Amino acid sequence: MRRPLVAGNWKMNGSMQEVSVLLNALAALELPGDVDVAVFPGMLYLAQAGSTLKGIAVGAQDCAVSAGFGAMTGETSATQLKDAGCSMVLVGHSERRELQCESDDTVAGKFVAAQSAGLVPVLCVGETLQQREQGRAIETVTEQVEAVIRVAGIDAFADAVLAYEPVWAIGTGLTATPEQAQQVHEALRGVIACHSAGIAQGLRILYGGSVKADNATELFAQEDIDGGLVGGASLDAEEFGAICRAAGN
Ligand SMILES: O=C(CO)COP(=O)(O)O
Repeated sequence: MRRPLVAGNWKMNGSMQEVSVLLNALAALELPGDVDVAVFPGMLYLAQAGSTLKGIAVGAQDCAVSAGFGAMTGETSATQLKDAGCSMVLVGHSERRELQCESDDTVAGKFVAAQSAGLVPVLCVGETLQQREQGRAIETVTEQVEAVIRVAGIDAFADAVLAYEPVWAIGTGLTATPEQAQQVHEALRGVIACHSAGIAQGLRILYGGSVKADNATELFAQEDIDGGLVGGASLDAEEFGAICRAAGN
């Protein structure tokens, strides 16, 4: 059995004051013992999150393509994130693929950099509405995953997380139906299984895209959905707590 993971991606949200309030509310939550929980605040708040939260992992929303230190103005390396108390990092979120023009190669480089610094990468994949309407949803996410396997190797997925986030469902209030999501999750597990059945069996695949307390139970009940990557609803501690409970048994 795969242990569920519920992760909150705060994106570019929160002031110093708001983050303090949210962290304290999260620290006070009763969370289920059979679910892993993580939050991904903005870079400025990672150390504060690490010192306030116990039993909730802290991750960053991005890392530089090179680990270590060096002349890369404005970048933050996985090595620095690890040093600041992070254990995970998102790579390839669709907002970065789109707004920062991150290619599959860049995403693969970040995945490798994360692991080389001892962080667990959460590789995000997902199709646009146009790709879905053209019947190319599974082909799109397959290529996004294969691009990383080519660079990192399949064994790297023994210590990684995959997140399926259909671009058309992010921040739109539109959610993939549990059946639509399950179909893609099953296909993604199949892609990994073509390389290694054992790694596919153990790999956690999260669903993201307008996950809320009132749709989480149905989504998490699907066989190949092992938790969620939650955006907007993770900014409300009570709702995030309810989503975490929906992932428990
Ligand atoms: O992008 C997401 C999480 O990474 C999903 O965002 P929303 O839950 O706000 O749709």
